Amino acid sequence: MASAVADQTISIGELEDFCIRVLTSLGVGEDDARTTAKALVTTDTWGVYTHGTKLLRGYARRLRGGGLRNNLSPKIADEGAAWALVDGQSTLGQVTSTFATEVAIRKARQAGVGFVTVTNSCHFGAAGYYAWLAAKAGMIGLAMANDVPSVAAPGSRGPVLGSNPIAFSCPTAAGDPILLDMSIATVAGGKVFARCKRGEPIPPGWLVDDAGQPTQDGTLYPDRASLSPVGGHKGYGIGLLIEILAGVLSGAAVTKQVGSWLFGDMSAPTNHGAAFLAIDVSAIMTPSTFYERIAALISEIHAEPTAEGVASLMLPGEMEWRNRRQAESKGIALPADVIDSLQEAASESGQPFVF
Ligand SMILES: NC(=O)c1ccc[n+]([C@@H]2O[C@H](COP(=O)([O-])OP(=O)(O)OC[C@H]3O[C@@H](n4cnc5c(N)ncnc54)[C@H](O)[C@@H]3O)[C@@H](O)[C@H]2O)c1
Ligand SMILES: O=C(O)C[C@H](O)C(=O)O
Repeated sequence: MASAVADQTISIGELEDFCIRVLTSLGVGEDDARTTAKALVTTDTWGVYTHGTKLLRGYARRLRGGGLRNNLSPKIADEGAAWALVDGQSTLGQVTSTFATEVAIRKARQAGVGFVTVTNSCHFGAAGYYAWLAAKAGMIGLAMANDVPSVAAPGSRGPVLGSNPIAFSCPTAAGDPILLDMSIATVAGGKVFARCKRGEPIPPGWLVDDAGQPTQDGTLYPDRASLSPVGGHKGYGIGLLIEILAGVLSGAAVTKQVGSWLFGDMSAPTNHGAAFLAIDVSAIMTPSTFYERIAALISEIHAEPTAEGVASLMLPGEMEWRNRRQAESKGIALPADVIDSLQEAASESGQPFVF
């Protein structure tokens, strides 16, 4: 039986294998199952448990319902020298987004930059995974997607935009890539669900109710409360940019037309949009000069004096890479809500999950 004992861990390989077994049992091809498993498990190793393997159960239900297709592949629908439009054909968002990122990297190698916008996708998990794939290829990567509305605009009574994740990653010569991975809300909606499930209070500033007033009642979300945009009008504005690049420009569904991947009709495609940008550093600057300049920037930030109780300023991604090393050496210590979700995915698909 699953428990939340902190020192109980599962290895990266075991968790990937479980995800692959569940997905292939639902007719997903071995390669696509592996691609999805890698994205989900990598996200868990970063400690971003809301957007890792916890999502498997919901994706499996949509595969079973037919809203996610297991017999099609993403394809390039149109392209130019430095851009492409990818049609995800309602396959798993992780498969489509990995494919689209690879196209962006290929274009960037030829043209210096590669911009790929995506239609007919589904929820893609953590944006950071795709930005990091570009950084692994020595490029600066950006990834973003729209989603079903859950975030208020300043002054609204209800959700206007999705929590529209956006991430960038920048390679460094010696250390870990910089990796900022965030929603445009104060926190992702998954964190509200996780806190409610654990019976923990919702901090101030996370939610507004359906009168547009601040609330800390997590049980109201998502039906009668919305997430607050991070930084008010600024988060809202960045969310709008993402909606334009990922939704409007791709031809995908926009705001209220985007389907919920988690709730509702499991036989309906969600038609999420996404967008990926890869910038080939070497096309613009000698890589050694770029890496020296990045190293100097990081050193300068790390050398800043800190407030009392703060050992050192962090770069985005630092915590996640620390978690990753821990997961590699000791295994992943999954939280109870993730284990519960995986147990359900296991029993619903008849695949054993031993934790
Ligand atoms: N697929 C979707 O539709 C969807 C929607 C929303 C969010 N998400 C995902 O949810 C995840 C969590 O989003 P979130 O908004 O809750 O993120 P968050 O508020 O936890 O912010 C995380 C980011 O902030 C950085 N960070 C945290 N503290 C820092 C510090 N002191 N100094 C420097 N950097 C620091 C982290 O390294 C990380 O990059 C992300 O992976 C996101 O992509 C996905
Ligand atoms: O669940 C969603 O569709 C939204 C997103 O993943 C979030 O956590 O905000």
